[in-house]
Amino acid sequence: MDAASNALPKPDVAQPLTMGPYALALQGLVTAVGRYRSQPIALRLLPGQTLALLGGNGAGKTTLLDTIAGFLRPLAGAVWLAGRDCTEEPPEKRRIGYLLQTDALFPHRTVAENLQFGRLAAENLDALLDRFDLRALALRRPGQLSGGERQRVALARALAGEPDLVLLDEPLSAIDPATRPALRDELARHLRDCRAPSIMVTHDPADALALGQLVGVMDAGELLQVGPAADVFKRPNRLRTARLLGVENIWPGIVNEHPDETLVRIGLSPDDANCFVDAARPHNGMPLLAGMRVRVCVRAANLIAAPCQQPPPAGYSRLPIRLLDAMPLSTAIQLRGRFGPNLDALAYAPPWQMRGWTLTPDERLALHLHAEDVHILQDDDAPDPAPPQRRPAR
Ligand SMILES: Nc1ncnc2c1ncn2[C@@H]1O[C@H](COP(=O)(O)OP(=O)(O)OP(=O)(O)O)[C@@H](O)[C@H]1O
Repeated sequence: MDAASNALPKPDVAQPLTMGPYALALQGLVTAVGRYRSQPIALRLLPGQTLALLGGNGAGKTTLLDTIAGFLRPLAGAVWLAGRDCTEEPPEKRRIGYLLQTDALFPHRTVAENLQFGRLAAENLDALLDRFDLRALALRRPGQLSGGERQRVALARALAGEPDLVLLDEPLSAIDPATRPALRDELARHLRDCRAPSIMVTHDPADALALGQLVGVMDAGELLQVGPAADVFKRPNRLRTARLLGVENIWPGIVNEHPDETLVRIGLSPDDANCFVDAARPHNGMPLLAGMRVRVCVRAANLIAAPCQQPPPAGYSRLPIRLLDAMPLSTAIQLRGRFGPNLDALAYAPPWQMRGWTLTPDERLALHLHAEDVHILQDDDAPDPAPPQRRPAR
């Protein structure tokens, strides 16, 4: 499913919505709080589907969750949930499990008492304690729990009693790095078992990729892109989206002609740095015309470090770089290099590959890049001083 098929055709709130198989549909929803206003938001989710919502600070993510939950009134549009228009319903009638940004547990009540608030009537407390592995903690108060345990209680409360929709606002943000992977796996398992759709707000692209079947990117009140997680990460639709998704390398380039039918060459610098992209692959519907100024998006993990003189395998481009620095990260070595007069490249190399390499500044290396891993976007940042020649690149 791509963004276009996920977005509703037209926000026409006068018409009742046919939800088809969808469990949640937002129809031209304009959210507002204080002076903030969103663009109309259209979205639909299947039962059990998780949307991970990424975006910068103040993008409007929490406001969207609060509006869906009924704590804020929308300025326009509708929220359809489990086959009904619930736009005018108060929060308590909506059957939504909401894990707030702060866990919002009652500090003077035990875990068991905290879980007994809300929709638990539909579910046995014992079963819930077992399902979330909370039996040993049932009589403790929130102040006697670790951050990870508190978050598990808050999650149990949000998922209790079979809600029609689950909203999670940064469920892993307060969790320390050691506990985080286990809690993320646990969250993934609970969301997989849940029949309701869910929307999870996160700032972490890794969490979004791990937990969302769909990923949405919000910025300044606008839902810029929604689609299957792998597609959104591989093919962001705009420069703003690419930046919010943390694409490490965004280079200016110019489309060149190329004699090959299958590849298009993109010039990256006035000298000799080029990369190739698939001619057949659509780049957001944009034809790659010779002379066109574009932005070239490349993930650091897709750049492969190689000895300077080693020829690249078929289908790969070669970028000769001068190493600026090398920094060990937890799972990779980060290489920062320069090619052309002033273009920087960031690459993540597996530590085993770098064993025995000289990684001192000014070392000459090459970065190999497969055409499949190059994504081209329109250069919408700066006015284009050179009008493109309307001649297709072959
Ligand atoms: N109670 C409020 N009164 C007035 N303005 C508010 C209020 N809550 C949020 N805003 C404003 O609304 C806009 C959207 O805020 P929101 O909290 O939805 O963003 P967000 O994407 O969740 O951000 P973050 O990632 O920082 O939590 C921001 O400009 C914020 O300053």
